[in-house]
Amino acid sequence: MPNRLADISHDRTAVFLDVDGTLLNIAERPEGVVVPEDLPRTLDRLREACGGALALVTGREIATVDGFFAPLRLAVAGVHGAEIRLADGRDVGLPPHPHLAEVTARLQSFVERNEGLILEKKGRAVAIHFRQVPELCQAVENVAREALSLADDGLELQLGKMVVELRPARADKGAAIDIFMETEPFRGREPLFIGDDWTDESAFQAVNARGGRSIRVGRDIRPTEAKENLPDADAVREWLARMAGQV
Ligand SMILES: O=P(O)(O)OC[C@H]1O[C@H](O[C@H]2O[C@H](CO)[C@@H](O)[C@H](O)[C@H]2O)[C@H](O)[C@@H](O)[C@@H]1O
Repeated sequence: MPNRLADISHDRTAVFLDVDGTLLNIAERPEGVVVPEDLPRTLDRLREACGGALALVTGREIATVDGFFAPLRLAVAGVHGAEIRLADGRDVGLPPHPHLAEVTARLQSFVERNEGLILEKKGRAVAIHFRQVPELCQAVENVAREALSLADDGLELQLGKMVVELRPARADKGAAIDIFMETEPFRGREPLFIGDDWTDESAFQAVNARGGRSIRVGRDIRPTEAKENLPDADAVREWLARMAGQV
């Protein structure tokens, strides 16, 4: 896959961007990420150049993303598509799963018994991070699968980079992109999505199905639906800055 990406046509493209590992370098802990100073400006300029058709599609909560890029408030699909804020500000996300509190309590007690694990509560989903204790990977997945039985099929397992999450079964990033593409100012444009993780595969499929561009970040050899590649988040930011007319 070539590393030099073709430019976009600003008046025809809808830009969708993952956050962790794509816009931001991976950090040791979820709250440890560093937002480069000029990134909000790049995103804002690119959004303007594309007639407003730019959205973030992330596993993070929308409130967290708003904090990262403040004062910018972009269109965002948060929590893998369980939360959606459209470009006009309307919220069309899913309600929280009724058994999420129970599931979270089960995971919390496991995390409290295993030093190094981090529990991340995300309103409509819950995650256990094991980056500090990678040897617990399988144990974490096992306890998450067991906790799923409390949720009557309403939640699904989402594997990610050193993380296991339980998210609403009806939410995925591909479905979120389909929702954006039925609304202004995305409608009628060619979607482009950049992502780096397993949760991004449904988004790659969604943009491919619409004849758009799917770009995977990273050098790993895991199979992917993406058709283009960038080596790392630095290269993503550099390319976006160029597309925003800043370099
Ligand atoms: O869909 P994304 O925007 O890529 O979000 C995926 C998850 O990202 C965060 O976790 C990951 O990044 C952390 C910070 O770099 C890292 O410490 C962790 O190991 C990664 O899994 C976030 O905390 C999750 O909620 C997102 O779902």
